[in-house]
Amino acid sequence: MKTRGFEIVSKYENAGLELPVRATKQAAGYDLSVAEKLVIQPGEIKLVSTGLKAYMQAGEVLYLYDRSSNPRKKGLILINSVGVIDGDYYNNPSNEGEIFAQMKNITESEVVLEKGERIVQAVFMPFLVADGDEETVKTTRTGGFGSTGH
Ligand SMILES: O=c1ccn([C@H]2C[C@H](O)[C@@H](COP(=O)(O)OP(=O)(O)OP(=O)(O)O)O2)c(=O)[nH]1
Ligand SMILES: [Mg+2]
Repeated sequence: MKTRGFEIVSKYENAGLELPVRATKQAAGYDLSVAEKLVIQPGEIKLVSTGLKAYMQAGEVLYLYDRSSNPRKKGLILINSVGVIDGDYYNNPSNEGEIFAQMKNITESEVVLEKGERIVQAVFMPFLVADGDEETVKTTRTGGFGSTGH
């Protein structure tokens, strides 16, 4: 039975990517890696492809957290602080639900990210809803990064 997990998006199906794993027995996060080499210029913000999508149960969410080593070792920060990957982002018609890490180069030099380098950690969590939530009208997710409006 499939409960929650990661899959490789079709765009990268023949790219030899590996599914994420937890580095240690008690690690909360699955380390996500860079799907293809890219360069981030000083001060620039780029969406880093992970080549992955995540499926999960209703009432669950996947959070992307920065790696604590990124600012000092790579000169990069996860600029949106925490990435919220909604369950209904999976297989959306616009980008199949590919997870991106939105990274900013905080140095004065180019930062090179090699394919396979770990970039962010992803933690599955349950979430709660407020009273009256089932009465509100909700749209179907068709993409990410502003797809639901402004
Ligand atoms: O770091 C992130 C944050 C979000 N997403 C994807 C998954 C998420 O389900 C979707 C929407 O994210 P969010 O709701 O945070 O962005 P928004 O600006 O509100 O866009 P939308 O209008 O599409 O909800 O974008 C990522 O891939 N990486
Ligand atoms: Mg949103």
